[in-house]
Amino acid sequence: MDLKKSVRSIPGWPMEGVIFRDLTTLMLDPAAFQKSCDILYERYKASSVDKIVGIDARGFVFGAVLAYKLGIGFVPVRKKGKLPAETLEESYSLEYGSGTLEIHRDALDSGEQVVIVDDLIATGGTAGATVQLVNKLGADIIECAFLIELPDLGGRAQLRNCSVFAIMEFEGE
Ligand SMILES: O=P(O)(O)OC[C@H]1O[C@H](OP(=O)(O)OP(=O)(O)O)[C@H](O)[C@@H]1O
Ligand SMILES: Nc1ncnc2[nH]cnc12
Repeated sequence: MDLKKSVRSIPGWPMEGVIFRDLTTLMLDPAAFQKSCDILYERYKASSVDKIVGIDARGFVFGAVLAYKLGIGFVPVRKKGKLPAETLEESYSLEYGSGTLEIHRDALDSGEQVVIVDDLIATGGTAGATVQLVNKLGADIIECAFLIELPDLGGRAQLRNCSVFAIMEFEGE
């Protein structure tokens, strides 16, 4: 199955110059959705992962499925102002904007092994901020995992000390 065919591309959204890679079409296709989740599960099932860290909002979909399949806990990294208990925060910029992410201070213990999951890496700003938050809590990052990487935007450079895995790549076609 060619998973790339189940991703919808929308030029000029949310702004001129961006080709938006829309995964809602992949999620609507049960075979493609299962296949994506299975690829992630197969990759980490033999690793000693303690927790999955998922990034707001689309990283929650795939990260939560992976945590369920691995039988481990899920930690949401959320856009500022959504987490109710004490948090750490980190600001970032992305392909079409900027923001601040937060994590609960008690979500990870020092030395825990985590996999960070998001749907897509573009400039790497969002994932880079998440890596900073996880590092501040003293947890170790096994890998950052994405469904899609946009290599033209160089996001891996923001994650220099982390292993990066992406199921699919989209160049500026
Ligand atoms: O590599 P970057 O340039 O940082 O871009 C990648 C981020 O952009 C999208 O999220 P968005 O902020 O649009 O939020 P959403 O998941 O809530 O739609 C995507 O889900 C990643 O989190
Ligand atoms: N081109 C893109 N498509 C979907 N999500 C994104 N997040 C940042 N850039 C994106």
